[in-house]
Amino acid sequence: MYYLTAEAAFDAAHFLSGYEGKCSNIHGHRWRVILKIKSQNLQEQGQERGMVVDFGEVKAALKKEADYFDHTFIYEKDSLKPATVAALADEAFVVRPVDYRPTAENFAKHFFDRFAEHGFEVDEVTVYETPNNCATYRA
Ligand SMILES: Nc1nc2c(c(=O)[nH]1)N=C([C@H](O)[C@H](O)COP(=O)(O)OP(=O)(O)OP(=O)(O)O)CN2
Ligand SMILES: [Zn+2]
Repeated sequence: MYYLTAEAAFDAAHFLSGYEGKCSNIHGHRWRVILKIKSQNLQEQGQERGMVVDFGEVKAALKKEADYFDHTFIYEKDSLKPATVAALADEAFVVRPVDYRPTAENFAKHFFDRFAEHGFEVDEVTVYETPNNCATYRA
């Protein structure tokens, strides 16, 4: 089995709704997203001969997915008052409502699914929320 690993990062703000402690307040992280792709075989012809997939293609997908969240405010849908959401929009802040509590675990699953949609055979995705803490999702 062959494995490729590539990484991207994004800076954003979030908070954990219903959390008892400092993470219930808005705060920021530099999230690191580490994608591991697997393949039983290498390509046999053309530009990608001898490769699982061109690193350039992996890098482009990582950048697209990370850029979606970069310098935004990520919040779980229905965790803010409609008036707050409206006020953020009125200020033209870029917000990213998500269907899940924005934890490292849920981001790992989110990115796993997104990269699978890009057509990669994803082995696992690891998301670092702080330099010392990460979560990994594997199918
Ligand atoms: N299993 C998880 N636990 C926690 C998550 C998570 O995603 N998965 N997230 C948080 C918060 O987002 C929080 O920001 C993390 O804070 P903390 O662990 O305190 O990290 P710090 O680096 O800020 O810690 P310091 O010791 O204050 O430097 C909480 N838990
Ligand atoms: Zn946090």
